[in-house]
Amino acid sequence: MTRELPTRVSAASALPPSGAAGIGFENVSVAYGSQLVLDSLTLTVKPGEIVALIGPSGSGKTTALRAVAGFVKPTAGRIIIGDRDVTHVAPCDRNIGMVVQNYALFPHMRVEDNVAFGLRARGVTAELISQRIPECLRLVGMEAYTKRYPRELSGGQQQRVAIARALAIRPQVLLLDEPLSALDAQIRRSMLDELAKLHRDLPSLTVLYVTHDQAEALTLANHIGIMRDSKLVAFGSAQALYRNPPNRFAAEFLGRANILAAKSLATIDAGLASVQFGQTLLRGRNHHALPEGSDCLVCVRPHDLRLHPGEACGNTLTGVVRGVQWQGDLHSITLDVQGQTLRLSSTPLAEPPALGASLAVHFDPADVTLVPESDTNG
Ligand SMILES: Nc1ncnc2c1ncn2[C@@H]1O[C@H](COP(=O)(O)OP(=O)(O)OP(=O)(O)O)[C@@H](O)[C@H]1O
Repeated sequence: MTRELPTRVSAASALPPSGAAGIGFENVSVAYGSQLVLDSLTLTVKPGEIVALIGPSGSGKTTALRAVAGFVKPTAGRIIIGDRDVTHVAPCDRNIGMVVQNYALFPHMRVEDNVAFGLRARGVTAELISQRIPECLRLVGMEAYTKRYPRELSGGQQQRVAIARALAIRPQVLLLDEPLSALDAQIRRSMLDELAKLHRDLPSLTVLYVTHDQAEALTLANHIGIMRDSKLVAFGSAQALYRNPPNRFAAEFLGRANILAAKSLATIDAGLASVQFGQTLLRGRNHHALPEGSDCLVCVRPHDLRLHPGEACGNTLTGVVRGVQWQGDLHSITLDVQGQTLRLSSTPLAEPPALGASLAVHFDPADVTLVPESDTNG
């Protein structure tokens, strides 16, 4: 197929979805046979927002995405796109684009025909198709590859074409299911930058992004939902969830926080409280307004632990060094503190501590979040 490139259209004006539309899950449940795999999911993705769903394998992330796409039918609840209840609408009438992990390009079609596929299926005119193909490919930096077959492209390039194909129909909603997980680490990082740029070019595109990778979620998403055992156990802005995880699971899954079990919360002031960890009194932010006297978890990130407690500190703990790993740009040190494990990340140390040595660490109360003991709060 030959065509002339249209006069250049800016990326932003080329492909805005036809009116921004959010996504709403209202008490959505999905079961396969007798197995409930999505349990009363309620979640809102605002128009133009990127929401990442993260969680362990089998927790129900893809099922949630497929419910939006219309590939699985909820056993209860409603799916809303924009102001439409699409629960019973056919997938092709939902105005969504979807990209999955393994590219799923048609191998016998050139790039241009892959991108045109959804448009042809909708009976779009040849003229409009010939305009849309380069627009979409330009958005993902692939305009020079129209004549290639998928086998003539790298994995990252194939995934860019898959994104262009999903965008060609001008969807209001883009569903991304582990789109980067088949790529190697370096390509993944550059694709992440490109996805962020794509969203800047198409700010009204609403994106639901499923991933195992918390770094992808933190980098891209406005809000993050954490799934566990078919349930949403935490939801919030990326920063808020990271700084104030609502439960142990969220704290450990997003950023691998240290968690210490403590007792007897006592209010100090200005949102601070003290708790008893063994014989040691620790202070932290009582962000979740946990009640006086309650047992709770002390959550502190590995990079917020400091060596050299001689500095004005606050909370100091002494433990026995159980592991020292040099990872290039940091040292990761594992300590046993009163039978619990504490991980510390530090800039590379000229003289790392020896295994079995006693080591004191401290952390600022402002870097500690007190988290409820219950795992399901969220
Ligand atoms: N077509 C199906 N038939 C039966 N069970 C299914 C089907 N698809 C998924 N499941 C089950 O539903 C549960 C949730 O699967 P889902 O793919 O949503 O999880 P996930 O969080 O996306 O996992 P992963 O990160 O491994 O992709 C799993 O226990 C899975 O085995």
